[in-house]
Amino acid sequence: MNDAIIDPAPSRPGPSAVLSARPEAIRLDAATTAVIVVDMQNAYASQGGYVDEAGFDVGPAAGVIPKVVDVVDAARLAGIPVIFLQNGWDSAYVEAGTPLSPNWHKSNALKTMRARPALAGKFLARGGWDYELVDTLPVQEGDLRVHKPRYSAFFNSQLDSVLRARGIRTLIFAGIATNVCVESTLRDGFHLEYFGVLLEDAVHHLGPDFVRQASLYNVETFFGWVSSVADFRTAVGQLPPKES
Ligand SMILES: NC(=O)N/C=C\C(=O)O
Repeated sequence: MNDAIIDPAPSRPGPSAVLSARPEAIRLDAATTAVIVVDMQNAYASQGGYVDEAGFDVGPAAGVIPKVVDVVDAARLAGIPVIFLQNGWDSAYVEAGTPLSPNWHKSNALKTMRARPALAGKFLARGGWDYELVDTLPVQEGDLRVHKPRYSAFFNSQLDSVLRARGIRTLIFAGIATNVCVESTLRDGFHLEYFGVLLEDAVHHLGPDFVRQASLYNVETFFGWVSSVADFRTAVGQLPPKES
């Protein structure tokens, strides 16, 4: 941490606030910032969903849900757009690809369904429970939802257009998984000139703790900034409340 303040939108006309972050603080405002909630679906956060059935530890995801709720509540009050990403495919899995796609070979959802035919059609299919957002994180009027068929939300999705159409420059990340879809999307955002901030206590990783540490190191050192839910709430609390 140092005393510098990074400003992604220096010519903004309206009020702004400073978000404490590593390695530098970031100036943000409601007009140029969005909260990106990554894949808070039953697949990734509920017992009986895909990652649970595939053998990953879904337990800690329960503790992340209230943190994400705090983030989206604070963002909505300040008029910061909240964008819910949902990972998956059509119910026939056409979007998942064929054996010519690495996704077909690497997706643990697809691999688990192939290994256990009783689960065929259950994971990450639009229209199914596994694909749905957890019910404690309801989408509200004014929020946006973006479907994505790969780990990075910037591929084959509407995300970049949705952000550019609103003049968004700074992306605040929460959700699952730190080391897969969160990191992939934040990295691709970096290459598209977005400023990515990961809220380290509003994310959950898939795999051992060293992958979480590696993601935080990568973000802080190469791709963006790392902050916390409390610091985000403090910063946006200094912005004027959204006019209703
Ligand atoms: N949302 C994610 O980070 N997903 C990770 C793995 C998968 O979807 O198979």
